[in-house]
Amino acid sequence: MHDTLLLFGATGDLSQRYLFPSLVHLWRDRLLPPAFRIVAVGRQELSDDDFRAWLRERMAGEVADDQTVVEELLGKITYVSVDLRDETAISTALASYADRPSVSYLATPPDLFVPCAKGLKAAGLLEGESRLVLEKPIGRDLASAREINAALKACLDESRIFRIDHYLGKAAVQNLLALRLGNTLLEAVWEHRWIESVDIFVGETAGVDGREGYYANYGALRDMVQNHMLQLLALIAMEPPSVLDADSIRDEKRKVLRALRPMSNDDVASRTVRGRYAAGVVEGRAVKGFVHESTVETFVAVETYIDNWRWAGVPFRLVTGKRLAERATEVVVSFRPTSHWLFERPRRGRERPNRLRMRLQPDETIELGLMGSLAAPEWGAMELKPMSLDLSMSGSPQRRIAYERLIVDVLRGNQTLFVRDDEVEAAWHWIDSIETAWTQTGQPALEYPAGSWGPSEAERYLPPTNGYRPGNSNGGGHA
Ligand SMILES: NC(=O)C1=CN([C@@H]2O[C@H](COP(=O)(O)OP(=O)(O)OC[C@H]3O[C@@H](n4cnc5c(N)ncnc54)[C@H](OP(=O)(O)O)[C@@H]3O)[C@@H](O)[C@H]2O)C=CC1
Ligand SMILES: O=C1O[C@H](COP(=O)(O)O)[C@@H](O)[C@H](O)[C@H]1O
Repeated sequence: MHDTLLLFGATGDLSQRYLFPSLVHLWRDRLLPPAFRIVAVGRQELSDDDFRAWLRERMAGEVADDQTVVEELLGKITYVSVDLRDETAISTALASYADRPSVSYLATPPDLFVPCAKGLKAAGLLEGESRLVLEKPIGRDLASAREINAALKACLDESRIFRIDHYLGKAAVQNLLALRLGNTLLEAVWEHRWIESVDIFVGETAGVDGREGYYANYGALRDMVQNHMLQLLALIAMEPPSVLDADSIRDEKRKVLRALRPMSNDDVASRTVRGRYAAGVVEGRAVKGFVHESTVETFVAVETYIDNWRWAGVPFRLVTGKRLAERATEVVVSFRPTSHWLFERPRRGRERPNRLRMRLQPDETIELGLMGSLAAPEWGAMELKPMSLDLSMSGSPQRRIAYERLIVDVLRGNQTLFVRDDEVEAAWHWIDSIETAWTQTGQPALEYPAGSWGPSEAERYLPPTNGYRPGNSNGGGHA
């Protein structure tokens, strides 16, 4: 296990909210090597003590119960200031850490990936067994992603490049894979003949706050759909790999991403909705709208198809938005109605198919919607009622932050939960078709009040309700 972590972007939002708290938890649980050292790299001129004091304060809420551990971890940090656009400066400032294999983690905006990798290469920090970790998104479109991937390849082998998508580190996402691949009942019906539609929903109550600069250049399609949501789609739709090793899974995910049907101007007009939140009330608190000169969306709904045998004709609906009514991530698989209906009631019963609802966060639940006759009267026609089977598991130990799992995997060199260059490019190919069509047709981002479920035009894209909206609140959506 590598014991040197160079963390670039150490003063950023991601580092302070997730990466350092993850390291505290891993150190507490003795999952890091005893000689572990952290080189925190930022732009500001700070002494080691200044940086530690700043970080201590920032992490206070997150790691309140672990003060001793926090101090131990802070003692392992050295702070280095360097401008990551300056390859020579990187090399000069960091060459002394090339004494043993290391992990360099670029928690920075993507336009710094290439200069930073070149500087690290010059410093000798990408030699031998050293590894490079990159945050999402890799680029802003297919062309920039290709440039980044090609430049990285000139610095080190793909087997030592770890592209993070933190959704893959979530225990619930791994459970999704186990559920579909480990059960005969589902394996047998996991295709177009039995499945009518698939919904993937990621709703956030958080806004863009504090990340306006980054977000205004990306928007929800590039920030969430290109990576997290397409990774979820790929895991749901891929062919079962013959073994669960990194490349076998990534080969299958790539095939799905390549089979996504590119969207034309007509397609985006009829099968996408862009939205942008205005002022409103979220979780009882009045919040401002997203005001910025850029026209990016904070909400996107897309209906798409995967052009292969397994998924022919099955709509996959992807919906994500910021400042929605509730935080919820759900995957809903709706099965086709039975082939011959024997029962009198409910008259429209066949329109309510069996559904598998996998709720990934904030809580983890699995629910199977079935029809039954439990409420049948003693005489007369048999009356069917929808019922649901709660398949939730409990008691399984879980890492609270997805990054904890991923950091350990990087230190150990396990690439299974990381994204390969060709997957990233396949995803951008499809995303570019939407971005291009939006630009050509001038499709606007429709306003929605913060605290709602997005623009009313997106109603039909919301996951089926079975009586409730994502997050268990009452509401419509296609039933
Ligand atoms: N925040 C989040 O919740 C998530 C973020 N990500 C990804 O992580 C990456 C970082 O995001 P986030 O932390 O939010 O971004 P921030 O803008 O908060 O942080 C960016 C970091 O990069 C540093 N930086 C910027 N330019 C330079 C430079 N020229 N030289 C040296 N350092 C520089 C900043 O230093 P300084 O403090 O001096 O500005 C800061 O430490 C992005 O790719 C993002 O997409 C992924 C998932 C979630
Ligand atoms: O990568 C990102 O993810 C977060 C949402 O992550 P979650 O684990 O809280 O679901 C999102 O807020 C952010 O905009 C995006 O960059």
